[in-house]
Amino acid sequence: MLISTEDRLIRARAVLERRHAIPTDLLAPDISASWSRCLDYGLDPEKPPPLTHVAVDALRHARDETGAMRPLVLAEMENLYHQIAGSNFMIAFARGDGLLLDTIADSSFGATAHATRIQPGCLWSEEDCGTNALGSVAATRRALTIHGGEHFFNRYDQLTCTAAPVFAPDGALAGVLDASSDCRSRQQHTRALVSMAATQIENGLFRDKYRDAIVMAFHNRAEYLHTLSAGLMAFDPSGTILSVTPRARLFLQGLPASAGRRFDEVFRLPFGAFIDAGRLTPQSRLQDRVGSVFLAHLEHLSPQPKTLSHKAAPATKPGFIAADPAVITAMHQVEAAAIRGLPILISGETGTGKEQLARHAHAASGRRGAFVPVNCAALPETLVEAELFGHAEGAFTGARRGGAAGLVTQAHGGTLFLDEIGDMPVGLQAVLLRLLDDWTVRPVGGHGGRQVDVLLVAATHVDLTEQVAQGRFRADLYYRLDTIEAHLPPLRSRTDFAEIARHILASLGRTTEIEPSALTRLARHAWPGNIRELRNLLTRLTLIDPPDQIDDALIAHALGPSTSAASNLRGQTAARIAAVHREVGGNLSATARRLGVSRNTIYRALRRGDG
Ligand SMILES: Nc1ncnc2c1ncn2[C@@H]1O[C@H](COP(=O)(O)OP(=O)(O)OP(=O)(O)O)[C@@H](O)[C@H]1O
Repeated sequence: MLISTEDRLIRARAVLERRHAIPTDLLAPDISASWSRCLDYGLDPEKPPPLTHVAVDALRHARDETGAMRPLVLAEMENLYHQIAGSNFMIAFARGDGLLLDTIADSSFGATAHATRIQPGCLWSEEDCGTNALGSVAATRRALTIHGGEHFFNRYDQLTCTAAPVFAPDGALAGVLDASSDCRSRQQHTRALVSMAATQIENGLFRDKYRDAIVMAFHNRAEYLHTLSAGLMAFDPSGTILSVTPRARLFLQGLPASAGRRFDEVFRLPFGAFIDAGRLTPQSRLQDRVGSVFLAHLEHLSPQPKTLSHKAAPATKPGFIAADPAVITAMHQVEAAAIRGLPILISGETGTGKEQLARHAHAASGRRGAFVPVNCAALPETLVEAELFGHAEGAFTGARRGGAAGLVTQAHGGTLFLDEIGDMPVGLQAVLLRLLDDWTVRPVGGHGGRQVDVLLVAATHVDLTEQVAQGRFRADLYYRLDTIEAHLPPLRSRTDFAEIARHILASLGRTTEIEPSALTRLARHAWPGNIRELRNLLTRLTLIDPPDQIDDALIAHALGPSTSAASNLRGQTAARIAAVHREVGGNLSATARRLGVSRNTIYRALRRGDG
């Protein structure tokens, strides 16, 4: 008698749970292999161990380690999320060892019990969670779908998960991409989409790794040349193969298409002739040594201008000095995220250039809309919602006639820069979270909503993970904002101090030189106010009667005990801040200018009640 797949699974589970045995005849081979691995790990199907969760710091570190891959992955996760329309599903990406790095869930899935288990920081290896798509794909290195009762532990029996491996150009497992839902329908469709997204990430990693090489895309059919089905190969200028994607290997089966071999061992054409043809036409015909014909497209012929991660090319973008390796990394992360429209979080002490970097992100994104800075520490709590989302006429006492568009709407098509995000009251964090979910602006007291397209950049001088640990910042908001976290190091630990000092002098329109000994003394200073403090000092030194040369004695004098702006401020009594604040009629910016510190420092001091 034929029994249905469901009945088979019920019987198989009964055998597993009662006898801890694997009824291979009742299960698909991948599932029985996985169940038996789980028994080997010592897992008991009826006693799922508690879920393991790494600390927030460890998660952050793991995310940082993925480097340039993260923006690629996040962009593909977003695409998948929109492609798999419907509700009650989530997209997840885990490292090869099962550590979940990122998730995007729709709100109905977010409300299920599973959502609390499928969170960034959880470990989803087979050893930890039994048979599951993320863990089992990592173990088998093949795309898999795991339905309900096929999960080793039956607490996941409501879930259907489809995952695909993502390989680095060197063939190592770079991670696993997963789509989980509580419905079985349309899994074929989902599987194709997840696999395509994984290939897209792999191709991105390949192009990124070989951006300085000659990269060729090829396919048997012209119409597939610019699609995911094309094979990619990278060559050095002499025609030696550097790397080949799995797709390319498939096309060239039986030929020596591997690293170290030469172009003309695989194709019937000298490399030079192929390059010349590639210069003339966007597509050229190529025949391999067994006679198959391909169409090929050269993606970049000559090495790309070296990117700034190469030490040989210290980076100076107008207005933004970055020759320090950590700053260059931050700049690259931000550029990659901005181009793809992903949220960015910039952390760093006061005055390290967070806003400057946010403006750089805006420029790199190519967005034509405005850059709208919002200081979350400065917004009055009661009005934040109206300031951000606008309000209808008469929405509250003091509401402007005719209503007003909020800051988020002003940033439509551009960038919204939320400075001092760590100071945003917890109640408002929920409002921001909602915005991040659907990007719909609903004016206070008004009707309906308007969809906006905004690049979100948030900045913080406090450690948000600590704020999360202390319950002052919502963990879910942190994870949404922390898609890309770029950290700006303090000035005292930057290796490009001299460049910054010279840049500031030049930007002040001074021809003043700095003596090497003076620079050394400056570089040794602690700079608690970072670049802003350095700028203020150099401005003071050159404002009236600029010297031709700044020498050591001048710096020694200027840096004399407690003359630096920030240490000055610390040394000053609270009364001094309050007095200046009063003198300038309660104007925070003017107070900050007068004292030579950031407005945030003043906000904080006044809010603490120092003033
Ligand atoms: N990489 C850089 N190159 C040159 N100048 C810089 C750089 N970064 C920052 N600056 C200058 O330093 C000053 C402080 O920068 P910015 O306002 O961006 O810092 P911030 O970290 O946002 O400060 P805060 O935390 O107080 O808001 C500005 O005058 C800016 O022009």
